[in-house]
Amino acid sequence: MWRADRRGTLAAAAYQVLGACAALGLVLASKLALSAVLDDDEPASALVVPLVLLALTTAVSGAVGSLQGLQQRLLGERVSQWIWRDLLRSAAGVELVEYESTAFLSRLERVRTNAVGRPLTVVTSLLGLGGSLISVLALSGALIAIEPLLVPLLLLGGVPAVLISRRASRAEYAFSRTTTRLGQRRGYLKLLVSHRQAAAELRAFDAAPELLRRHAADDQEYLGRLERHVQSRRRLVLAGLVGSAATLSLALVAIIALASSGRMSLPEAGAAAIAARLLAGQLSSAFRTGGTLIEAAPFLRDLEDFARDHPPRTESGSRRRLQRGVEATALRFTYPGQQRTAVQDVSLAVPRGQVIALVGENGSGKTTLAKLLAGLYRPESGRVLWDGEQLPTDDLRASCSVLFQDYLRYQMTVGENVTISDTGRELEPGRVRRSLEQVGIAAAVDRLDHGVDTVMGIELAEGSDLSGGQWQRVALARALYRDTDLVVLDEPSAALDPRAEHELFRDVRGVLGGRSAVLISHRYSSVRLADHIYVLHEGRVVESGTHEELVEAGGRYAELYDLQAEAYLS
Ligand SMILES: Nc1ncnc2c1ncn2[C@@H]1O[C@H](COP(=O)(O)OP(=O)(O)OP(=O)(O)O)[C@@H](O)[C@H]1O
Repeated sequence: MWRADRRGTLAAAAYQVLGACAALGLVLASKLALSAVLDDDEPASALVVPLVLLALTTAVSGAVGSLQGLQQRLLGERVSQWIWRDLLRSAAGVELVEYESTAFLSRLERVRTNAVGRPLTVVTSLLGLGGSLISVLALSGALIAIEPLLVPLLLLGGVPAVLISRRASRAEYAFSRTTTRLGQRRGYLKLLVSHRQAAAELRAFDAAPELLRRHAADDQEYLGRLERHVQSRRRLVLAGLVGSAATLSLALVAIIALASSGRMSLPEAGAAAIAARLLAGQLSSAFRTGGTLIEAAPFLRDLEDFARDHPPRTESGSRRRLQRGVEATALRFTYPGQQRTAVQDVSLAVPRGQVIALVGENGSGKTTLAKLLAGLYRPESGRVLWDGEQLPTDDLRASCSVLFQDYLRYQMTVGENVTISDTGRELEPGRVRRSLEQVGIAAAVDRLDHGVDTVMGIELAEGSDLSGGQWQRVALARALYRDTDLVVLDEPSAALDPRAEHELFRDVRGVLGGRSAVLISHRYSSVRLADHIYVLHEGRVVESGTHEELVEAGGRYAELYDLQAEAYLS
């Protein structure tokens, strides 16, 4: 809190002190008022000062409460922004492979969910605790002046509350951990049923009722677990309530006994009763907020651990030019938590300026291999050599450009959709234009209301939207805009019409401008243009050569090629 907003924290602390002074003023004013009422010798006018003081302290208490609320909101927002900034930096720096692990995704979800609400809770509790402690000190002082014995009595009453809070905290954390998966599934289903991208398919298949049924079942399960959890927490709250009521009753009985034995005057007894009541209230609020803080501690530790385990990336890799080529030797990779190896013992070469193609049936390991070549995954064993040198993964990543099969559609302008691939370099409008022309989308972009400055997508602004094929061309332009010597194109023409595909591949080397490329495609008409083709099967390279060589060999490639060619000829 202090690190997020010093001035705000000080202002909030000042309100707490003011609140405590108001509580103390209330006790003093009550004592003065009672003395004036009970003393027959005092004229009625003697009541004026205590009553004004009483009204003033009551009004100040109320105003301070409202102002505190506003200050807490502001401070909560600052703390929340501070936490989110760190969390997002950490998440952005995490290695891609972590995002393939269920354990990591669950952890991220838990941390993200808690980052939404906990900061405000913690700020409110911390301030509440601070305020309560100051009030406890002030009221204890007032009560000590009247009858010192009452203070330890009230304080002792709080011990069970602390123990109860610790148990509650453990129960809360355990509940959160055991329901994370369920929460993820509910969140996913909510998004699926209400997301624009899913809307068409869900309607076409009339799948929404089934998804709603699953969501309702998950809701039901969550509610059941929550009810059991609340039930056990309710018992703890009741135990705390009984403890504090018993302590306050004891204190009040003691005050009555002291007043009847004459050890305390009536005004003192009245003031002590008010002070005891206020002190008990402040103590119970201190224990409650303290409990909330104890409860929040494991979640905050989770956030802290996440940030520690995933420090933000401070440096990005440095881009290398390619002189001779890239070579992979004996690459092997298994996805986290999987038994089957996705890529094994793969060796290949991408000489400078050449296009090599990866082909194979679905699931044969092409995309995984491409991610290894681009430095997005680290191989379990084997090496990727850049001009014969094993680069740090960050450098390898910085030196490659990738068009993914499931590329992103950024809700930004067309220009930004292209330049996002190379934000580290100075923006060159000429280069943006060239990339759009290379993929044959420049004319369509010119026809948009604001040309390259038209916002794409309609979710964040009144923008325009593109067709699937047009989006793919923009994504391809993005991959080409990045000024690297190696480009990986994973299914670059899957959504292109035949003319667009033909134009792209007719002069693919011209489009690449002398860069090396790894092309993944199921379209053999495009693949045959590659300088060298690697055929993958169950994660291994089973054949390689030029198109002619592979057709000649009559193996797996020839079989797949013939199947596709036949479909066109028959
Ligand atoms: N995130 C993942 N977690 C676990 N296994 C995965 C993951 N992604 C892919 N796999 C597995 O790794 C193997 C290779 O997948 P990969 O995506 O590389 O195949 P591909 O050849 O690109 O397939 P396609 O032609 O369908 O795109 C498959 O058996 C697949 O089930």
